[in-house]
Amino acid sequence: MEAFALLSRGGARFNKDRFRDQVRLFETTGEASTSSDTGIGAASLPTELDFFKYASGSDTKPRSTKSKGKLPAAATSPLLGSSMLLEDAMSVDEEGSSGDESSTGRSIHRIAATGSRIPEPAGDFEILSQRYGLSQLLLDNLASNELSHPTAIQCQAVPILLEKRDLAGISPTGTGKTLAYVLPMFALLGSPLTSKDRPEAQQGTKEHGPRALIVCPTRELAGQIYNECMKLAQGRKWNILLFSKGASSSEQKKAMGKVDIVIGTPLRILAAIREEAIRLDNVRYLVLDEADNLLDTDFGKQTEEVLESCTHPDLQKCIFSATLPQVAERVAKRVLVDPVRVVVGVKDSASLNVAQTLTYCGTEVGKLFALRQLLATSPPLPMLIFVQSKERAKQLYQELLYDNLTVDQLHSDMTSKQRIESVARMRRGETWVMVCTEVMARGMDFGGIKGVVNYDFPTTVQGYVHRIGRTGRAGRTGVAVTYFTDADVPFLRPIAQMINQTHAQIPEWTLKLNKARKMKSDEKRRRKVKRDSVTKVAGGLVGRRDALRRRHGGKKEKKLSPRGGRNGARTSSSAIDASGDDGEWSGLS
Ligand SMILES: Nc1ncnc2c1ncn2[C@@H]1O[C@H](COP(=O)(O)OP(=O)(O)OP(=O)(O)O)[C@@H](O)[C@H]1O
Repeated sequence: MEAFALLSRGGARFNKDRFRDQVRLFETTGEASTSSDTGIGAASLPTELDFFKYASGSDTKPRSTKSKGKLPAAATSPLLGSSMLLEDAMSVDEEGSSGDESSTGRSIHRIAATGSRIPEPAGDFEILSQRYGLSQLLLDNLASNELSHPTAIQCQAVPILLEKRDLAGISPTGTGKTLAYVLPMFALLGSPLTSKDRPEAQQGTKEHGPRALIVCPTRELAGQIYNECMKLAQGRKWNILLFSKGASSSEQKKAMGKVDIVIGTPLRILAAIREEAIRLDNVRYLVLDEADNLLDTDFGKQTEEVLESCTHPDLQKCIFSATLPQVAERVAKRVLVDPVRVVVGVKDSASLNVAQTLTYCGTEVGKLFALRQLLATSPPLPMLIFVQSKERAKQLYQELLYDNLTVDQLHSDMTSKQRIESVARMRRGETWVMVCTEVMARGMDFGGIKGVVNYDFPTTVQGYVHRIGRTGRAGRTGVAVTYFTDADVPFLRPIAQMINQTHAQIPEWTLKLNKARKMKSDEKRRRKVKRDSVTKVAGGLVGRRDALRRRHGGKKEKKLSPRGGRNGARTSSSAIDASGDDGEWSGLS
């Protein structure tokens, strides 16, 4: 199958001429060969799934995480990704127990797995089928959705889950974690509850309530997971319920009946439990997606209550995320029984397909200048712009409305209908710039997003990793631009260090900052930096008049000039120019 078609599946419809360079990158040169029973060999990894360029003949020897030097330039090219950093995954974990390096499949995929009796990874869906008897219908559904080879996390996580083990799966953003838990879920459920070929149905046993439950932090993500489930559900009458605020109550009433899978946010599920609209005692397969977010203080209590309601003796649990800080790891350890822990690449690291820049803007005024400059010159479109609150999202959206771009917004002050429509417009390619809050930071998969702008600096490394992970997905490349002001300095150091690791030019002094007072991670996350409102900043200095003049073809402001000094923006990398594509955006499917 054509590699490019594979990568655009479920994401962007690319204009091949416009993205000629990227197309060339994903073109396969040879047929994959599978010689071992794992189906994995250095030569066998198809280029289009070689998200980390494993198969490019790189050295696979483990490297200690303790080496703190920068990566070689070649290893951090935004187009080529890296093989170097990912070797760290094979190293020793926090507790000192070493990752299982015995498997060739694991070392080729840069997978570190810890736990007892870890099954071999499977580099091919056919091999999974031979080993675990995946149904032909599931294989056909994978093929019809152009999913021909498993990604690294899928190679390892699917066998573990099919062996009914608990699992903590950590893999970078955009590497296919959803399918890693959805595929075994369907295989383990076997057939829909309503199906007559189920042994229970033949014995006349009555079953009520969902057998599988997927919990995730936002309704947008729940909707996206629902769509992913529907891809594998084709051909059978699976009863899958989306349990979120946007879903109709008549739909949700079905949860007490013959339902196979429920997908929802902790709050909605908990509300339904309290209203006796759902019972979870029949759940045997439980997934926490974006687990660190679900297990932290925002959702932690609700998630634990949901977990307590899943009382089936055969309950199998798995948690997935691109990041799992130690606090969440500790909770996960308590929750999971004899789990296998799988790390693909380096835990808590940003996607290597994203070219990152860090720009000092001095003040909020400088920041608005910098953004307008970016939008007026070579913006990586379509893009997401992250701000720290819904108020600021509304303000910045209002400001950008006057620019020559299709702008949209998404935040929690919008109704469910508005949020659904906003996501749909983005998927259809009608939106070039979306101003959003953290609501969009986790899990959302708009395959064709070219750029992410951190307009307001994120307060945690995890927040940064997830935000910029909205681009550079499924092997594509992307650009992440991060602005900061003097007010962001307490949060700067770890994120500056992370960006510095990728060879981006960053202001030197950001690396020399003293360690800030140690804040608990939830304190960091909750702490909102006090900022002048966007409206005030724009009205005073860089307001609508300039933007309107530009929009109406006025000669003066084709390109806003940076102010310099403390109020001006100094962009510290040229990576933006490298990947900003001009021309027409042909839309997301
Ligand atoms: N085996 C595969 N082959 C090709 N594409 C795949 C495969 N598995 C998943 N994808 C695609 O990769 C993209 C990213 O997948 P997904 O959203 O599951 O990533 P993720 O790891 O969960 O990311 P995040 O950490 O941001 O939640 C999706 O468009 C998905 O359809």
